[in-house]
Parts: sequence; structure tokens; C-alpha cells
Amino acid sequence: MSFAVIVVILAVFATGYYSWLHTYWSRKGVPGPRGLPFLGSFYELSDVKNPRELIIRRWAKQFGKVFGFYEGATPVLVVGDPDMLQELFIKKFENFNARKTTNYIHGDLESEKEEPHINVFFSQGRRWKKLRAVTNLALSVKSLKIIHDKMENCITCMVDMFAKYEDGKPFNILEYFQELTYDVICRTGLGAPYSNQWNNKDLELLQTMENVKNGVENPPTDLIEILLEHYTETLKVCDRAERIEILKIITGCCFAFLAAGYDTTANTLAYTCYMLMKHPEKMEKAQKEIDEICTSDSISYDDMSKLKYVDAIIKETLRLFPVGWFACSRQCVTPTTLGKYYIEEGVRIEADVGALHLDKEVWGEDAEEWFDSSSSRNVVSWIPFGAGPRQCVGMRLAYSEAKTTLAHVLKKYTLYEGPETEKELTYQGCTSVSPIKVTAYLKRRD
Ligand code: HEM
Repeated sequence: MSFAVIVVILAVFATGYYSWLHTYWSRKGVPGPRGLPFLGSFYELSDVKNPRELIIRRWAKQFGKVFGFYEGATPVLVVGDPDMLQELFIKKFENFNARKTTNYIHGDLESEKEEPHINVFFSQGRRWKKLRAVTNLALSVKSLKIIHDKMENCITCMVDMFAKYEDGKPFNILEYFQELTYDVICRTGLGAPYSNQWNNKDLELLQTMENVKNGVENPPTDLIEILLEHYTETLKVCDRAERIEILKIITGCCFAFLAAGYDTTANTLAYTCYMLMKHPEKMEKAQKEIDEICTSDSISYDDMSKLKYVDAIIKETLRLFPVGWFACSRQCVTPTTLGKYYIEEGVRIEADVGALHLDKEVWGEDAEEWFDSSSSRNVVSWIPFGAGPRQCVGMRLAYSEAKTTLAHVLKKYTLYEGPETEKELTYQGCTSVSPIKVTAYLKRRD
């Protein structure tokens, strides 16, 4: 048999096998797009100019609350049904404790001898439990109170820069929030010594790395130091291998904070300001609350915690613009059923956060409106931070940062919509989606 004939036979077999793999969902009676041979919908969902979330929204309209597609040969189930999501995130957490990911890139996600890039976001099983415990500690209320002043300092730096727009010039407020949230993570998380907004090429982390080597003597002032303090006693007595393990855990945490906490919070702030500009009466109500509670120049952690109306508008913004949608996923680690479907190991599940947050059965006929508060009977009908034991560990930091920022901005300025403000937002990004621009105008209040 000639070489060419062997190649043709192999190609036919491979195509047949992959086509059969792509009948996984239809064999279970689940609708959905089959996509391209071999690739499934992988290619379509990786187009930066055509955000993934918009494609999922289109498919949901076509196929309903539960549908399946393929990433290469791997089946992915998209679920917008609250009861099935409750099973996925909470009741059957042990069967679905892994995040949907591509093991080819991230290596062994569970063992203690994993490759170095593993962090709490990607890990699974025992490894995740260990990393999550450390991350919980770093982002506890106690830690947030420790870092509050530094965070507030980054915010006032940003608000000071707004002075150049007091003459009514339009500006892209999203860019400022991106600079801010990056700055906040660098200063409160990674040990950068001062604010470096709009000039952050050289993040001075060397001092922190020295601290990592030596252990810290003074009380901690940022998240790296809080983690180091946690390990101080162990670092004094442990051997080199353990020390390296601890360093890997700390750098993994820092990487996760940076990757997960930067764009998400910046986008949330930009969307909230956009909605406030469209609803000046709600901005006024927020300003009234801020004026009543935040009576001194500085806004303390306790003042921030009392801002109930500001809290409600952020939550409601996250319902309409669920910026962390891409992260709301799981992978099956032990076969089980989900709803009426039997799910094998390795199958990936994504929550259809967009459909869930706009579900008229849950939110009413006017689900697409921006209300003053988000409340629903079902615990998994509002999941901008995910749900269950793997819910976003940075949620409290995100709220505290977003609320303190809004309070400082709105205490000093009124934002308003002008001729260049986007009538409709346009989006970019593939996995995580951001508005391209949010053009704001501001007016000093005093
Ligand atoms: C508005 C801002 C934010 C949103 C909407 C958001 C959303 C999410 C979502 C949806 C998940 C997945 C949850 C799940 O699987 O159930 C997640 C996980 C995570 N987020 Fe956030 N996040 C935000 C801010 C932050 C911040 C500020 C940090 C840290 C500095 C952070 C750190 C993490 C980490 C480490 C995980 C992985 C948790 C785990 O797997 O155990 N996030 N986030």
C-alpha cells in the first residue's frame, strides 16, 4: 500500500472519529452548534473582534437554556437553568470542583508537584483547597482593612487627575479605571511602593522580593506581606524545597490577584458610571447617600461599608454587565448527573450568566432595565462572582475598591452624558469582554 493511500485512509478515519465525537450532545438530546470538523466551535469563539459572550447570547436565543458545543473534541455544556446551576456549583461541588480549563497549557492541576504556573484560579482538588485557604486569608476583611489606606491613596491620585477635565472636555473614563485598578493591585497586592498611574513600566517589586527572601519583621501593609507573615515561622525553620514551595504559592496568589482583579473591577466601574450618566436621578441619590455618610475628606473602610445604595447600583450593574462571566465554569472530575443529563469526566460546563441575569421568569418583564437593587429568590440567579465554594475570593476587595472609588468621584464631581458619550456601548475582547470606550464629562460639585 502506498504512503498516499495510508494517509487518505487515516484522514478518513480521523474525520469519521471526530465527526462521531461531535455527536456527543445530539446523542444525549442536547441541541447546539456542531461547529467545524476537528475544531468544533473553538475557532469561532476565539475571535477577538467577535466577543464570545455575544456568540453565547446568540446561541442561547436559538437553542434555549441548555445547549452544547465543542471546543476541539471536548464537549462543553452551557447552562442557563438556575436549578441545574445550583447542582453544579453547590450540591455537586465535589464532582465539579475543577474550573473549565485546558490541561495542555496548565499541566497537572491537582498534585503537589505541579508545574510552577499553577494558582488558585486554575488548580483543582486537594491543591485548590490548600491554595484557596491561603488566598482567603490574604483577602479577608482584616486584610482589606489593613490595605484600605493604600487603596484609597491610589483612588485620590486618580481623582486629582480629573481636574484637567473640569472645563468640560470629554474623556475615556475606562482608561482611568484601568490605570487605577492596576495601581491598586500593584500597591496593595504586589508591594509596589508608590502610585504609578500612567507611568507604570517599571514596577518596583525588588524590595518585595527581598522581603520574600528574608521574611518581614514589621507589621504587614500589603497582601504579599500578609502572606509572608502567615508563613514567617515556617520560613524560619523550613528547608529549601519547602521555601521554594511557599514562594511559588505566594507568587501564584499575586499572579491570580493581578489577572483576576484588574480588568474586572475597572470594567465594573466604567459600566456603573455609564449607567449613572444615563440615569442622573440615580446619581443624585447616590451622591446624597455619599454626602450623608462620608463626611470627612478621607473615606474609611467603615464608611464605605455603610454605602447601601452605592452597593445596590454596583450589584445591579453587574447583573446587566457580568464582567466575570468567562470565569463561571466547571469541569467534571467525577461522573454524575446534572439535571437529566449524565455527565462524564472531562466534560466542561459553562454557566450562561447572560441568560440567567436577564431571565424574565426570575427578574420580570422589565429584566433589561437597570433597577436600584438586585434581588431574586434563587441563590444562583445572580452570579457575577460565581457561586458555591469556588465563588470569587476577591469579591470583598472588588466591592470595597469600587465603592470607595465611586464615593470619591461622586463626592467631588457630577458625571454627565455629553455629545461624545456612546449612545450604545461597543465591545472588544475574546474571553473577557470590555467596552471599547466609555466617554464621560464631569462638573465640579462645589
Ligand atoms: C467586579 C470584580 C470581579 C468580578 C465580577 C469577579 C468575578 C469572578 C468570577 C465569576 C470568578 C469565578 C467564580 C466561580 O468559579 O464560581 C472569580 C474567581 C476568582 N476571582 Fe474574581 N472577580 C472580580 C474581582 C476580583 C478581584 C479584585 C480579585 C483579587 C484581587 C479576584 C480574584 C479571583 C480569584 C483568585 C478567583 C479564583 C477563585 C477560585 O478558583 O477559588 N477577583 N472572580
